[in-house]
Amino acid sequence: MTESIALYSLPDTDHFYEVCGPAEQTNPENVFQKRGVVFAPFEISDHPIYRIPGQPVKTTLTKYENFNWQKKHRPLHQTKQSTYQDMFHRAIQGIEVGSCEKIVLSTRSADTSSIPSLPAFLQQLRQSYPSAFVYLFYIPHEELWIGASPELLLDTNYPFQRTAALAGTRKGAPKLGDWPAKEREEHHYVEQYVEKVIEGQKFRKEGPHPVKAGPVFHLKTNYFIDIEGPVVNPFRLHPGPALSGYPVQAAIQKIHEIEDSSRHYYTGFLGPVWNEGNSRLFINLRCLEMLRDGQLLYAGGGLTIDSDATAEWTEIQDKLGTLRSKF
Ligand SMILES: C=C(O[C@H]1C=CC=C(C(=O)O)[C@@H]1O)C(=O)O
Repeated sequence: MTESIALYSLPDTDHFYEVCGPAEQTNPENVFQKRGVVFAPFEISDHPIYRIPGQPVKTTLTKYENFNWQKKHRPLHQTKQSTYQDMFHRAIQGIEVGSCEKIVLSTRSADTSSIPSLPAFLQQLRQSYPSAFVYLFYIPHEELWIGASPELLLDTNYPFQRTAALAGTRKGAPKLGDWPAKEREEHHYVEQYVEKVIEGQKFRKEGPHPVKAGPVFHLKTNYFIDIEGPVVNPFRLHPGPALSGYPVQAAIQKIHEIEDSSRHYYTGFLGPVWNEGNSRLFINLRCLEMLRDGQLLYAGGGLTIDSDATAEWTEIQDKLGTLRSKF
């Protein structure tokens, strides 16, 4: 079989859906045009937006037990702690001179251990992270990504749309009072951004409140938007300050200058479009890319003037543990 495959399981469910067939490329205006599973990069100028068209059907993962996944060859380039420290200082300098108020810096971590069974790995992620969107996206010889995303980008279910501001990370912080000003500020940039995008629409806001995402907690605010005019396009929200920084365009420019390699589909988004009248798109976080020589795990975090390099590195290692601990 040389077809592309998307396998996914929605938050708070226990079953997987699949869509198989030839993947096609699409553009931001046409994301909602056709049923299927969409897979978009962090930056559309660098990588295509893919869609595997079709009606998702419930599936059992066991049929993929002996599947021969065709992986791409690319060097497993990883970010050393010393490189991160250098990147961190360049980002803080950018904040000090006023280029940005917040920059999200990300790293790659290489792992050469074998994951003997991808279906078992997906099942393990499903059981361990009940509120995550768990997925595998595969284009033979091109892309093979797996993740357990805690972050909704946009849920479109006529006559409502739902989005969320998710940012700020702490271990063991289940109450709002556990969150210091730095994290609250980091999260507030994302709220401001979302509220600007949906300005003029009727919406209800709920939060912020802490939510658990594997080994860490995040601050989350939910937005419920009435669809009275045209639906909000996901590219108006993406890539927001939780993934880039603030202001968004200046932060993306800094990421280009500072990060040690491309993000590819990490901090992009993906999900089913028009399955049973509903489109649910999630940010591609807590994910890994499988390559011929091993896997690259991606994670990052938001920096503001008050950030500390060692604490940020530790936070990234905690996030990387979400997937690594389940191999
Ligand atoms: C960029 C990532 O997380 C984002 C989402 C939640 C919390 C974040 C933070 O605390 O920095 C990030 O904005 C990542 O996990 O790789």
